[in-house]
Amino acid sequence: MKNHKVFIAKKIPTEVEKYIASHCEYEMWDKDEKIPQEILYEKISDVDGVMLSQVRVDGRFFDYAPKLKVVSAISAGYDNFDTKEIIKRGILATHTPKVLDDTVADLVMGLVLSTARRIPELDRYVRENRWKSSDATTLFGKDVSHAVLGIVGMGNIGRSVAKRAKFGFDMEVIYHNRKRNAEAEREIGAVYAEFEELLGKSDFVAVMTPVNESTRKMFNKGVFEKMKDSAILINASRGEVVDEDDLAEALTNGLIAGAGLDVYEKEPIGRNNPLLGMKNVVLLPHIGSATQSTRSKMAEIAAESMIKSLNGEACEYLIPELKNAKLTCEK
Ligand SMILES: NC(=O)c1ccc[n+]([C@@H]2O[C@H](COP(=O)([O-])OP(=O)(O)OC[C@H]3O[C@@H](n4cnc5c(N)ncnc54)[C@H](O)[C@@H]3O)[C@@H](O)[C@H]2O)c1
Ligand SMILES: O=C(O)[C@H](O)CO
Repeated sequence: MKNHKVFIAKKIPTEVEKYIASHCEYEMWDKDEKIPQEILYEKISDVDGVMLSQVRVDGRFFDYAPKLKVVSAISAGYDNFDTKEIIKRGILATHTPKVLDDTVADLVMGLVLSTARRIPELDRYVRENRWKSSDATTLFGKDVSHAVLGIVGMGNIGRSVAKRAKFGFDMEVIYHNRKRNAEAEREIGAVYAEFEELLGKSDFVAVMTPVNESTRKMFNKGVFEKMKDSAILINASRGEVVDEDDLAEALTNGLIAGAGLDVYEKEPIGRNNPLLGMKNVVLLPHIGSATQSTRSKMAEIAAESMIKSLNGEACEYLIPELKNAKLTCEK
């Protein structure tokens, strides 16, 4: 007889499912589409643990899950967690940072290159049989090598982006963060800058902060006005960090030159979003960590964290707010 019952709210690799099956009684939502909220609430009514991604976990969620002890996010970001409510209810909460840093940083550089050299736009140009001459100045882009990259949010992923920019493209890397990052300064030569200074100097501004009270709509009209009019904004953090209406206006009015986005205020993006009609914007469907291998490792870590927490064993992936509150998984 297995001690714990858990619900997995998202399809995970078979190996990880087998691992969970060997420890717990479980049920899994195995469809590609997102689990409807009413089914989720029904499924969590008698479970001790839940594994999920991009689902709001708040007081209402916990009211539907009276036995819940552990909630395990299959993601690095956990802005979907109401952390105050989690602490108040004494629930353990885990996430999956670090394992995805290289994968997300690769995509960020992909956005830098594809916006600067207009790769998706010019791919369409070739397919549509509009190619007349390779020398046309209308096909020109911007150099990435040797340009200035300003990283806002020099955490785990920010540092991986900085490494690629510095050692792969010889870019000058400056950064702004809540705290100085000594490792990024020492190992990569990244130079700290105040926010406004970074905006004024950068050819590319890459946002890699979480969304929180200090970053929600941090990138707005006032900020775009302080960026170079030749600059490109890259956002693979969370859509809410950027005011999308202001961004669309800034791109239309030439306050900035382009944007490469993996994340949006509303996901999937609304059909009437003006960004869809702009050719100086590259749009991706929130695929920062989406490789088979990285998503498998994220599911593995989330499953191990959930089971360790349920068994009262040490778990290194508790969210920082619980660590700061000196909470541990160990009984
Ligand atoms: N596109 C994707 O698929 C994808 C994948 C993984 C993570 N993410 C997002 O990226 C975010 C960053 O991930 P991470 O693992 O690097 O997190 P992290 O915690 O290691 O780094 C975030 C950094 O942002 C800094 N920060 C926070 N508020 C700030 C502010 N107001 N001004 C300046 N800096 C601030 C923090 O001090 C920290 O150094 C996640 O929270 C998540 O939202 C997106
Ligand atoms: O935060 C993350 O890990 C990504 O956005 C995937 O959800």
